[in-house]
Amino acid sequence: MSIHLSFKSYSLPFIAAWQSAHERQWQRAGWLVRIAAAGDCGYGDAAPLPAAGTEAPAATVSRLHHWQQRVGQLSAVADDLTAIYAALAELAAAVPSAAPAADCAVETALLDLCAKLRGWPLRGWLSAQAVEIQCIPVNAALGAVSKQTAAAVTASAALGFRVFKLKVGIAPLADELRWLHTVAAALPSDGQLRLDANQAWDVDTAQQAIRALQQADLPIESLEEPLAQPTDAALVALQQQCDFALALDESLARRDWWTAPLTVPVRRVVLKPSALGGLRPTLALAEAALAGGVEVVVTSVLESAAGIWATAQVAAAIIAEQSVLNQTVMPRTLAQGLATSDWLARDLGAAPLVRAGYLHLNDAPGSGFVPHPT
Ligand SMILES: O=C(O)CCC(=O)C1=CC=C[C@@H](O)[C@@H]1C(=O)O
Ligand SMILES: [Mg+2]
Repeated sequence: MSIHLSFKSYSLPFIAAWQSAHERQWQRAGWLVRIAAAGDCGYGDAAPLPAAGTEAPAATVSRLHHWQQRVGQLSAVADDLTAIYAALAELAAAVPSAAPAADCAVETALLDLCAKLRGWPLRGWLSAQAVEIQCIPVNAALGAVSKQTAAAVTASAALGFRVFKLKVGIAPLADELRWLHTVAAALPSDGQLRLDANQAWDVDTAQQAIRALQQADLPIESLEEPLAQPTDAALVALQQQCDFALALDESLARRDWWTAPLTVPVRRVVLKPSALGGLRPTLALAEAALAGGVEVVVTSVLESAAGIWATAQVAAAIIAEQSVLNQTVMPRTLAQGLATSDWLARDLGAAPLVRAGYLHLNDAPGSGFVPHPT
């Protein structure tokens, strides 16, 4: 027997341009990683998105070549399981990774394979209690606030979503505030807005935005990455002015979160396994954040179903840990940013089902991802 790692590029069109303050994209490109051993195989998604804190695609592909060679070397001198565990140990030692999207894909494929060989759902490999978690509350990912209509928001609410994520920081603030009022008027009575400025604003604009949102009493659940220069001092001051949570997302990748104790100047962190080097580093960072009373939300990087299944598995593990660790700090489970598969016009396999505002996992061994026949 031997272990074989292969990867195949994919390019999946979006149904409409995905726009943030950082970028505007019409398609999602990446590599589907497959690791075959011991009569089974595991899959991972290498989906670099530099704006979200990953490496550039050229670095992803060169890192995948590295792992292809390394897995071959390991399997030449050990039995399959020993070689798989050795590769997982090398991945763990590589954190913080210089190519987190590639490392995430290889780790995911190995964990998917290990879980399948044991007959466990992948989340059970990450946390024993997580097997119980079958449903994960998710937010609607609506896109840029400028593109919303009352009808679209009503339709999304009718699907069961209660948290609606919007991109801001793209158009002038006065226009975006006007559009936010229109969206808010179309929300169900218990609906909330999750905003993401993707580092668009200077401190003055961010303060102005927060003041206007609070004065208008809009139902803001949180605001991700308000500042172009996200210094701790500026973020602490801004969070003090806010009734709602501010969140770190893409700026997290540039923090020394692995060797130093985790200090977070805002109430929430948004974790993306592709930007953090894998599912286990994401779980470790989540545990450190939760232990410090920081809220945790896991989101996709708009990757294929191979990545969404795996990201949902680690989100379930974090939710399970959270209820054990931190019941009082985290009284309710926050909506996770995993409902992005509908942005893709086609996919590499069936994405997890999203119904009534929840993503549904199953008990199938592994991540749950099954590729479409090619
Ligand atoms: O959080 C969600 O609901 C979906 C994911 C999402 O919004 C993002 C994924 C990847 C890059 C960004 O455009 C954006 C984000 O910054 O959170
Ligand atoms: Mg974000």
